[in-house]
Amino acid sequence: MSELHELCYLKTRPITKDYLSKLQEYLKAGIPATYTLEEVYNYEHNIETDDLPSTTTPLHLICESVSHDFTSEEEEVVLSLIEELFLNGAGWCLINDKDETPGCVLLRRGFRDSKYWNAIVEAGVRAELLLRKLQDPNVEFLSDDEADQLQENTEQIEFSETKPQTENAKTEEIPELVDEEKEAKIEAIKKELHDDPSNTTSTYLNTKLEYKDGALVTEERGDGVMMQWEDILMEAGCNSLFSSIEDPKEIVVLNIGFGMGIIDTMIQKHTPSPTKHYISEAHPDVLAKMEKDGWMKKENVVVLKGRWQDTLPELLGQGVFFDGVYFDTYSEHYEDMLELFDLLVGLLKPQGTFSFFNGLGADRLVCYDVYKSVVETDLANYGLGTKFREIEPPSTTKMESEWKENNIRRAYWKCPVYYHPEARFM
Ligand SMILES: C[S@@+](CC[C@H](N)C(=O)[O-])C[C@H]1O[C@@H](n2cnc3c(N)ncnc32)[C@H](O)[C@@H]1O
Repeated sequence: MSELHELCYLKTRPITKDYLSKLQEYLKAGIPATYTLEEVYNYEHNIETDDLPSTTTPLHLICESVSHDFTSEEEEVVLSLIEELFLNGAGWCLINDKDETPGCVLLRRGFRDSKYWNAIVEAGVRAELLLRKLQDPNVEFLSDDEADQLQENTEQIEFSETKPQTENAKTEEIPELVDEEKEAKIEAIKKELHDDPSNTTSTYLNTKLEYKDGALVTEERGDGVMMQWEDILMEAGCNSLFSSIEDPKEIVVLNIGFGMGIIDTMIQKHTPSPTKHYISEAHPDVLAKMEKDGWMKKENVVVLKGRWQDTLPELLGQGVFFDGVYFDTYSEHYEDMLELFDLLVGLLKPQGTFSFFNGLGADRLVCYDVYKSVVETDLANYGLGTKFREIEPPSTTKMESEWKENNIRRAYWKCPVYYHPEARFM
């Protein structure tokens, strides 16, 4: 056990500012804020590896050690420890040996919505927004020459630091071998992601689908594209589409992603009914099902066949504006939704409402909270204010029985709450 970790167990009460001074001392001495218990173990047992089975960081230990009976002064000190760790590069979503992020530890210990929880969520939002900026190809940090120079220098530093001190020429090849191994691993992961219909749209659109009683799944792998349990969420989505109608005699709505047609069926049954009900759908099997079920012939329905990225821009020049837009696609990523926002501002009537299936980060509550805030920030950049209503999703037992009945490969919902979003121009 390192002294840094020892400190983070918060054993000595009261928790005073001495804790912060000690922490700053360790960090200044060069101990990383992400130093893990697993690294300590490997160090103490002479194990040399970069591959850690888990990453139990000082932040995990603090979250495991905070107590409900801390005084407000103690609470403030703990918050300053958390802040100090974040300032020094602590990760908000690293995973310990119980598959928990620091936020998950707080949740298990009954600290949801505490100041500690909020500090972690805020750090998560900052990290996600910063990461996006760093990945933005338009952000220029260095000229190519500077970058090459930097990379050369970094490689030299890395090499000289990792080079074994007493070895012969052959062992000097190890770093290269390791690099090759790493590259092969990365390539294998890239291929796996590309072949995964739930991750890559082009793969998904070429994947055979199967309609079951209560689900739409990929035929071969059993990925759940849509499930009946979501009807309660679709009902909220349908109501949002009609929540800010301009003229009840001229209601125009758009649903992106037909799936099982749950929300579209609700839209058709809604009173007042839509004058025009646009549906955007890209998958050939779903379009075939829509054809079979008569959707193409419905008087007030316009089916936009193809990816919304290709069909929606055409509407911009046609003077079509919507009272409500709902977005629920499959295999797309957050960046796709950001692309949609560019079109949305041109398609939504000034008083119109935008809503979407909010599954962003929904496999952990802390990630779900982080993404709730990230999407709110992104929509605000487009002049849209977002309100979230909490809905209790069906019980885990009901969901689990649906996953089982339909042989669904992986549960895609694990949160005790659903944040139903409604965004309108501010
Ligand atoms: C989760 S389902 C939608 C379920 C729907 N909300 C319901 O109530 O049944 C997602 C749908 O989006 C479609 N989709 C995926 N990517 C698309 C894209 N780029 N453009 C249009 N539709 C897309 C899928 O084929 C699928 O039918």
